[in-house]
Amino acid sequence: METQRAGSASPPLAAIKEGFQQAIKEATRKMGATAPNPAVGCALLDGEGRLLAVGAHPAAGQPHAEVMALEQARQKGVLEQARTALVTLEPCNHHGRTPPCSEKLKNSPVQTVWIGARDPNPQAMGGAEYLAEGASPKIVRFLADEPELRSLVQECKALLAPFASRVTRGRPWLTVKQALDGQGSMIPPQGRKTFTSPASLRLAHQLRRACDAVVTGIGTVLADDPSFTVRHVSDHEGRAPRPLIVLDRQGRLPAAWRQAREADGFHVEQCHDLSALPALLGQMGVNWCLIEAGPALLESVREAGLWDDWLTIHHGGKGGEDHLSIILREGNSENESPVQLLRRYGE
Ligand SMILES: NC(=O)C1=CN([C@@H]2O[C@H](COP(=O)(O)OP(=O)(O)OC[C@H]3O[C@@H](n4cnc5c(N)ncnc54)[C@H](OP(=O)(O)O)[C@@H]3O)[C@@H](O)[C@H]2O)C=CC1
Ligand SMILES: Nc1c(N[C@@H]2O[C@H](COP(=O)(O)O)[C@@H](O)[C@H]2O)[nH]c(=O)[nH]c1=O
Ligand SMILES: [Zn+2]
Repeated sequence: METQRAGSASPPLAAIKEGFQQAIKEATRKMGATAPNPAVGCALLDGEGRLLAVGAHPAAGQPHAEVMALEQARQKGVLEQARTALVTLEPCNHHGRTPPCSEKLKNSPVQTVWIGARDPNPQAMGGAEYLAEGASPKIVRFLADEPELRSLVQECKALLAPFASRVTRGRPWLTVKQALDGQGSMIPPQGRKTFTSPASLRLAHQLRRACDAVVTGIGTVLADDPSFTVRHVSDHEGRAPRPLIVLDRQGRLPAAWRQAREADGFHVEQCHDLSALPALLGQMGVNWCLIEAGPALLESVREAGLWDDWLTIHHGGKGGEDHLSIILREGNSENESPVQLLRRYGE
């Protein structure tokens, strides 16, 4: 679709890369606040490639990333200088909760739109074609067509993976987080609930914040009286109650635990059937789900293949630092996990 017009010099690739990184970072920090919508970022550059504005979609029903960035540029008085828009996701092309971003970009001074990933949502796709065709066409470029920017394609895909999973498979992206001590055991020392380093606990809480739901097992609830709160990082302000699902086949969930979690802002649900869980979460609009459970449920999850990436935190390594490994269930090693994005860009 690339249509390079005479006289429309493109900013250097280094500026495109830097702008995209800013957009991906902003969007990564909104993960966990946007469901059922995806986390999306947008950066605007001037003709020389200078960064003018960076926006991210804050929450469903609120403006999309493109509108956030255009509005930010307008408020700074630099909108007329905008020539290039870098969007992590193809601009939407439909009237959903908000008007189409493809139209907003068409009516802006932007000449070139770079797209990180195609929209997997059939209702919203087609923004690229709309921008490139018809009246006042824009130059539309895809990151994937630029070999030097391949790593950014992986980041945009990882950013989109939770939403893409729900839209295309009807179930969320499922991330398992498992902590192991030096002996390979998951069981904390007597009187403790966790044993990993402060940095690992921070990552665990970044994950809770970025996910739209948490799943655990009744064994963990009875053993630990866990809180599952986001305490080591600040949580998204004003977000709706986060679903907290407990796999519990015999109805052993203590009423007091449920009440305490609901008082903490969770929406607690019991689930009897692990195989029904993914669709249930999909129907709840959950894009990304964190599984924090003990060895029994994790064994069931592994057997059923109900996971997309698996974060293992090995505690007690050399130098006192934890060692982390992230495995993707499907896809090749070039692909990125959303967990890696959080490690790189999370706050
Ligand atoms: N290191 C770490 O990362 C973590 C460690 N832990 C530790 O793990 C320990 C608890 O482990 P564990 O007892 O294994 O607890 P789990 O959290 O794994 O819960 C186990 C329960 O999950 C339910 N379950 C398992 N498989 C299925 C299935 N296929 N369908 C429906 N329900 C299912 C069963 O409920 P039912 O009995 O009703 O059949 C089972 O008793 C604690 O000491 C805790 O501290 C916990 C979380 C993380
Ligand atoms: N042991 C262990 C984890 N375990 C998980 O954290 C839960 C406790 O959460 P909270 O009540 O919020 O402190 C616990 O019940 C289990 O689900 N997590 C980790 O990051 N590292 C650890 O070493
Ligand atoms: Zn949009």
